[in-house]
Amino acid sequence: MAAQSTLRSSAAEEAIAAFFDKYHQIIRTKLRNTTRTTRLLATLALVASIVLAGEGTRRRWKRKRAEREQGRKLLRTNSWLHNKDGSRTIYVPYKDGTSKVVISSTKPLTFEAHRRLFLNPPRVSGLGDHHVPSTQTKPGLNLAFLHQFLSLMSIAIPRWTSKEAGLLISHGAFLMLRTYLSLVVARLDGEIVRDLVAGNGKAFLLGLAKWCGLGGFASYTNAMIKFLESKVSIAFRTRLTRYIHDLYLNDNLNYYKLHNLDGGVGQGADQFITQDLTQFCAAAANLYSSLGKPFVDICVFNYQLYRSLGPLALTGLLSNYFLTASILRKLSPPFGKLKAVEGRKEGDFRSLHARLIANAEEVAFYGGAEMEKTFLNREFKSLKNWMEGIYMLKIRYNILEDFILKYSWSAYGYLLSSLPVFLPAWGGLGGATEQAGSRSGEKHGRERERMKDFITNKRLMLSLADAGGRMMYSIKDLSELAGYTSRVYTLISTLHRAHANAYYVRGRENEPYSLSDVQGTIQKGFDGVRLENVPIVAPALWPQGGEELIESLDMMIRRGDHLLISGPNGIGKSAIARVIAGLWPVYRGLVSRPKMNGEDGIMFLPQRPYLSIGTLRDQVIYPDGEADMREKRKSEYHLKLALEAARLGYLPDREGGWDTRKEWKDVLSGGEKQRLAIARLLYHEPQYAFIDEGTSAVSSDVEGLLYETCKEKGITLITISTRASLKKYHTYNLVLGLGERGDEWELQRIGTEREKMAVERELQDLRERLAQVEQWKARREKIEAELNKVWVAGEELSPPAYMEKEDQEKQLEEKTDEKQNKETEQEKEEKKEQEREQEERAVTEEDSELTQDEYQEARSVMDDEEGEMTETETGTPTIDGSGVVV
Ligand SMILES: Nc1ncnc2c1ncn2[C@@H]1O[C@H](COP(=O)(O)OP(=O)(O)OP(=O)(O)O)[C@@H](O)[C@H]1O
Repeated sequence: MAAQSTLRSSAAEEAIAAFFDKYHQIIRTKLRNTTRTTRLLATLALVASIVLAGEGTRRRWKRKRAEREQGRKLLRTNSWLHNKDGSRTIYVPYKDGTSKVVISSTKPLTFEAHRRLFLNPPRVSGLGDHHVPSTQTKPGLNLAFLHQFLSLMSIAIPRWTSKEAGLLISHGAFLMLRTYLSLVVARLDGEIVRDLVAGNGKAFLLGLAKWCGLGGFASYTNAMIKFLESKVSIAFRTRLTRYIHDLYLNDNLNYYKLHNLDGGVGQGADQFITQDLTQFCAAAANLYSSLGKPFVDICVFNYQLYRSLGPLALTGLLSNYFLTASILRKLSPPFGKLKAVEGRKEGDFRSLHARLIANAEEVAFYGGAEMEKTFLNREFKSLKNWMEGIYMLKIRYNILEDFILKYSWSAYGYLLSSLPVFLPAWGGLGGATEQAGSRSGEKHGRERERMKDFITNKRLMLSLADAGGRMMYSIKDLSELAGYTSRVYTLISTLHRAHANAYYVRGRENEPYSLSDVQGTIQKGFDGVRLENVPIVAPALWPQGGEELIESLDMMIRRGDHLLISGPNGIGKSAIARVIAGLWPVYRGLVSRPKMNGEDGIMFLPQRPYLSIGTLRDQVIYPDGEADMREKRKSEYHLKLALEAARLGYLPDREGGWDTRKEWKDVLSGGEKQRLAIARLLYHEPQYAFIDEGTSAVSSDVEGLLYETCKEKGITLITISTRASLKKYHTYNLVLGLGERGDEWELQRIGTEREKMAVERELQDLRERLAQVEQWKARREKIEAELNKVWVAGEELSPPAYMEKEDQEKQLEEKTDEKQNKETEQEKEEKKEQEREQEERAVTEEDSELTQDEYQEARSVMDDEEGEMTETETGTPTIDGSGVVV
C-alpha cells in the first residue's frame, strides 16, 4: 500500500506544492508586518504604474494607427522603403489595414564571423583544414556531424533573445508540461480504478470529471507542441534561406561562380536550397521533441521505477538501454549517407525536368521528346533503384528494431517486475512490502498487493518502453538528419568559399590558371574600359586550371570611342566581356572599368536575351523593379519612348498594357527579344554598354537605327559581333583570331590611312568588275533580241495571216502610244543620263574618302548584278516564261 501511494504521488508534484506553500506563507507574513506608510507608498506605486502603462499603451496604439495609415498610403504608391542599415521596410496588407515588415539583410560582418565555422572547421571534427566537405563526404553520427549541426544552428538561432530561441523555450515548456500531465494522468487512472474496485461511486464520478478536464488540457498541450514544432521548423528555414540567399545573390556573383567556377555543389544549388534545407529544418525541429521529450520521460520514469523496484532494476534498465542502442547503431544501415545520396539523385532528376521546361521550344522543333524521355527515364531509374535499395535495407532494420523494442523489452520488463517477488532484498519499496507481508504471513493480502504493484509497474514500464522506443527510433532520425545537415553545410561552405575567394590551400601547388592562381587586379571607378596585359582564360572547375584563349590583351576605350570586337566563333569575344563583368577571374594584369552596373556605369547585354518573370514594364526596366523606377522619377512615358526608339512601340497595345504578365520568352520573337534588350539599354542609359551579338536577329535597316540612337544618347558602345557591316558605327575594331594559330589580335582605328588604302584597292577591283557587268549587260540584250526571232533553215519566217492582222492592229496602237510617250521618254532618258554622269563624277572625286558604308552598298549592288548575269551567261541561252528554246 505504501509502495502504491509512493508511486501515485509524484516527486514533482510534492516539490511544486511545497514551493507554492512556502512563498504563500512568506508573502502573507510580509504583508502583515508592513506599516501604513509602506502600504500607502505601495498603493501609489501601483496606481502610478497603472497610469503609466495605460499611457504607454495609448501611445503605442496611436503609433500603430499612424503606421497603418502610412502603410496604406505607401501600399498604394510604393511600399518599399530602404533603411539606412540596408534593411527594407515593406507594408503588406493585413486584415483591413497594413502590417509593417522589416527585412534586414545579413551583415558582411556576420559572414566574416561565420567563415571560420565553415571554412576552418576544428581538426577534431575530421572535416580537414581549409576543406569544404564534398557531396561525397560520408555523413554519420560523428564529431563532424556535431560541428556541422552546431554551425548551422548558430545561423538558425543567432541570439538567445531571438524569436527562434523564444519558440524553442516555449516548445520545451510545453514538452515538460506534457510529461507532468502524463504523470498526473497515471495517478488519476489509478485513483479511478481504485474507486471502481472499492465501489465508491461518488469518488468515481468525480474522478471521471477530473479525467475529462485533464484530457482537454492535455489535448491543448499536444496541439501546441505540434504547432510550436512547425513554427520552429519554419523559423529555422526562414533564417537559413535568407542567409543563403544573401550569400548566393550578391555583388560577388556567387550564383554564377558556384556552378561555373567552383562546382562544389555539383549540378545545381536549387535542390540544396529548396528540398534539402526544408528537410533539414523539419528534422531539426522534430529532433527536439523526438529526442528531448523521451529523454525527460526516461529520467522521470526511471526515477519512479528505481523507487519501487530498487537499484538492481535501475542498473538493469540502464544497461538494457546501452546494449540496445549499441546493437541498433551497429546493425543499422548508414541512413545519413543514404539520405544524402538520395537528395542528390532527386536533385538531378528535378533539374532534368527543369531543363526540359526551359528548352521546350527547341526540343519541340527538333522533335527530341524520345531522347529527352530516355534521359529522364534513365535518371529516374537510377533514383528508383537507389530508393528500392534503401527500402530493402529498412525491412531488415525494422524487423530488428521491432523485435528489440517491443518484444525483448517487454520480456525484460516482466523480468524486472518480478524482482520484488523473487529477490525481495533487491526489490526496493516493493521488495520491502513483500518482506513485511511474508513476516505477517497473510497470503491473500500479499497476492493482491503483488498484482497491484505489478500493474502499476507495468504501466510505468510501458511508458518507459515507449519513451525508450522513441529515443531509439530517433537514432534513425538522427542519422537522416546527419545526411541533410551535411548537404546544407556543404552548400553554405561552398558559398563562403566562393564569396571569400578562399581557394588557396596550404601545402598544395597551385595549378596554373586555377582559382588559386588569380593574380590580376580589377579597378572599379575608371571612366572607360582598360585592359593591360590581361590573359583571357576560359576557367575550369576548381581545382583544375583553365584554358588560355588569348595570351595577353591590351586595350583602352574612353568615353565616345566605340569599339567593335570581331573574330571567328569561339575565339573568345564574349570571354572578354565576361572578364570585364567579373564573371571570370582576372588571372593576370589590370582591368579597369566603371564602378556601377547600369545607370551612370556599364551595362552588359548578353548574347542570349534574358526575359524575367513579371509584367511588360518589368521587362523594359530589368534589373530595376517598379519601385526603383519610381524612385528614379521615371514613368511609363519614358518606357514608351525607349520602346519606340527600339521600334517596339506597338508592344504595350498589342500585349494589353504595361501590367500584362506573360511568359515573355515564349511570346516575343527572336528579333523582338533583342530589340527589347536595346530598349532596356535606352531606358537605363548607361555610359558604357557591351552588346554581345545584340542585333544578330534584327533586320539591318533597324540595326543601323538602333546603333545611331544609342550613340545619340551618349552611350559608348562596345559591340561583339561577326558582322563587318557594324564597323561603320564604331571607332575601333579589335580583331581576334589573327595569325597562323589564330591567337593574335589587333586593335585598328576605323578610317585610318591603312584602312583607306585597303578599301581603295577593293574599290578598284569592284570597278573592274562593274565594267565587266556592263559588257555582260550589252551581251544579254543582244541575246534576248536574237531569241525573240524564230529561225527556220537559215531564214526568218513571216508570221501567219491571222497573226499579221493582229500584229497590224497592235502596231497601230503601239505607234499612237509611242508617239505620245516618245517625247516624255526622251526627256527621262536625258535626265537619267545627266544624273548618272553626275554620280560618276562624284564617285571619282570622293573615291579616296569613300566610307565603309558606301563601300558595302556598292559591293552588294555588284554582287546582285553579277549573280543575275552569271545565270544568263553560262550554258545555252534559255528564255524562261515563253518556253521557246533554240
Ligand atoms: N563557362 C565556360 N567555362 C569554360 N569555357 C567556356 C565557358 N564558356 C565558354 N567557354 C569556352 O571559351 C571559348 C570562348 O568562348 P566565347 O563565348 O568567348 O566565344 P565567342 O568568340 O564569343 O564565340 P561566338 O562568336 O560563337 O559567340 C569557347 O571555346 C568556349 O567553349
